[in-house]
Amino acid sequence: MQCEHWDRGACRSCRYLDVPYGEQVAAKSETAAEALALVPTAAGVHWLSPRRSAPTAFRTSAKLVVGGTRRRPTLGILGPDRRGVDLPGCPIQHPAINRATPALKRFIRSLDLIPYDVPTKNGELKYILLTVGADEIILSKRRMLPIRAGDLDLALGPGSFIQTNAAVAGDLYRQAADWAALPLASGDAPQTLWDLYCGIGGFALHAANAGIPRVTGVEVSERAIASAIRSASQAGLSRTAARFIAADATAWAAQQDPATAPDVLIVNPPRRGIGDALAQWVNEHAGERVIYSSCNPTSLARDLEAMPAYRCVEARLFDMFPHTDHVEVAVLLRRTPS
Ligand SMILES: C[S@@+](CC[C@H](N)C(=O)[O-])C[C@H]1O[C@@H](n2cnc3c(N)ncnc32)[C@H](O)[C@@H]1O
Repeated sequence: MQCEHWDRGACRSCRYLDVPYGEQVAAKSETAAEALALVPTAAGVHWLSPRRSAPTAFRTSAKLVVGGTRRRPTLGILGPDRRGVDLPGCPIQHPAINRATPALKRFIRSLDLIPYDVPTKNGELKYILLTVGADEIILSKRRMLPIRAGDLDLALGPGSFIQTNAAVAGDLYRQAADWAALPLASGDAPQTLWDLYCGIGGFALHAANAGIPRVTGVEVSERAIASAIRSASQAGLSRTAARFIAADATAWAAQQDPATAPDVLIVNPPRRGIGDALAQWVNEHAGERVIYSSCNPTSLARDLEAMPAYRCVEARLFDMFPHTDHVEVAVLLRRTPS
């Protein structure tokens, strides 16, 4: 990939830009496999072929640092001197983001906003969060932006987590829905699914779309839950077919009657993983199948070790962020018959 900002030494965010993309994917696959190799219940796991990303224009969501001056604002990253670096035409960003930045600079100028200066801790505007929607809407008054994720349009409100690479995230949701919808050992179709750390509901809504009759999403951000409820209603799902609850995932699970544990559990926690308490709850009470999507192979391996009742059957790398160390892995776990 050719990048003028890299060539002039202004940006080093894509630290593996000089490494051919195939080699990057191979290195990430090795990192993920090494982490799982340490877990006895993951021995012999079958790795599906990695979901590669487009090496350019993949970034559909970006947090741009605002720097520069009132008359000449910059939009990009923070440089080594902790001042803003302008990155017009950044090749990993979706073209819609690059098209929007000149208009945003004009907007900052027209409002006479002072870009935040980190070294002196002065200024009014620090970041701009940009997400590419299904339609291109710049500075709309609308409270929800429709975004395409996999097979569905999801509503995105302010302050909610969104995967940075919509194309790869869409395939992650599809993969999880395919795993979720597989027949149970009894031959019956799964009837219930929980999506813990559901964000705006991408996993749960894809599972509902794949035919699971009752899905429940749990997420700590009330604003993300409002988005998920809106998307479920737009998809024509009743509150019984898809319910979304704002709560801490561990506390919520602990309050549930273990007899109501779902056929399929999906977890997609932040980098720290699900932690010992939830892993222990899952190990004791969750149903036949667990799908764990992780952005940190180290915490994934630690959590799997804490769930010895489950065997890791299949795994797949999803390359959300080319040219970086970022590794997203999804694994399918099956309860070992006791
Ligand atoms: C990696 S994101 C995944 C979001 C979603 N599954 C998706 O694909 O967009 C992790 C999510 O966990 C949420 N979260 C963080 N701590 C939580 C907690 N203690 N309980 C429930 N959700 C939490 C965050 O707000 C965030 O939306």
